[in-house]
Amino acid sequence: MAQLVCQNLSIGYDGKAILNDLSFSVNAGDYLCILGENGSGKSTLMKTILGLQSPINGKVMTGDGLRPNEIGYLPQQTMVQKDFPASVREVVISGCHGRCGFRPFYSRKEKELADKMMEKMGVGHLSKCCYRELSGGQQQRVLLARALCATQKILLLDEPFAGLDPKVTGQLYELIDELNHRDGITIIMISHDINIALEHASHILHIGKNVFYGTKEEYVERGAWHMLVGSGGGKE
Ligand SMILES: Nc1ncnc2c1ncn2[C@@H]1O[C@H](COP(=O)(O)OP(=O)(O)OP(=O)(O)O)[C@@H](O)[C@H]1O
Repeated sequence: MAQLVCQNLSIGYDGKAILNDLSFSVNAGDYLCILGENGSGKSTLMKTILGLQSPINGKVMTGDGLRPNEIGYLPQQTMVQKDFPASVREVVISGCHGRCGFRPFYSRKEKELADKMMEKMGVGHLSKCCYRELSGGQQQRVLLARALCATQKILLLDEPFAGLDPKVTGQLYELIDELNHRDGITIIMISHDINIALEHASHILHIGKNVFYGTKEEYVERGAWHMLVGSGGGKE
């Protein structure tokens, strides 16, 4: 049974579709990379999956024990986030917010969870530091710890490591691989980099004028060709 199903989705703004009739499903433990040119609708698809935006048509469903509020999200970094005036611990524990309901404070269990996730992401020693004084790579580790406070099941990452140096980027991709392989956390990641996608993903969704969805192996075999000519491959 799939954790996430997108069925005949049409997405866009003000009733005008950017993508039409998109169907794919994600199983627990999958690592899906979403590829596509600038403006093809990758971020819009993520927002729709997260329920931040309604589809024009079709639906997004969760299954296999996943509830819609158990999807962790790591957004593209904006200047506002980079300058966020809070301590690392405050940023991480805010990931528990979805669990609090109307309770205006965090429980001991939530504080312990935040500490555990900071350790896991290698930023435990920075917990009292101000978030905005960290390096870009450290900030992304903090945001990963925050997302892991929200969920241990599935993470959505929107070009999470853009603009970081190659060494730091490599370490962060290793961390994501570990979460996927060791902890079985499902990963859905937007990427611009086809090589990164082919190195790490189990499945590829390539959106644009044509759409390809399939395993990485299927993509290598016929996906790129399908994107070029629009026939002979892909499960649309
Ligand atoms: N809030 C909005 N209102 C109207 N149109 C929007 C809005 N946000 C994005 N768009 C348009 O929707 C299209 C898809 O944008 P989206 O950000 O989903 O693309 P993307 O594939 O994530 O691009 P990039 O790779 O540049 O991040 C673009 O043409 C964009 O201008």
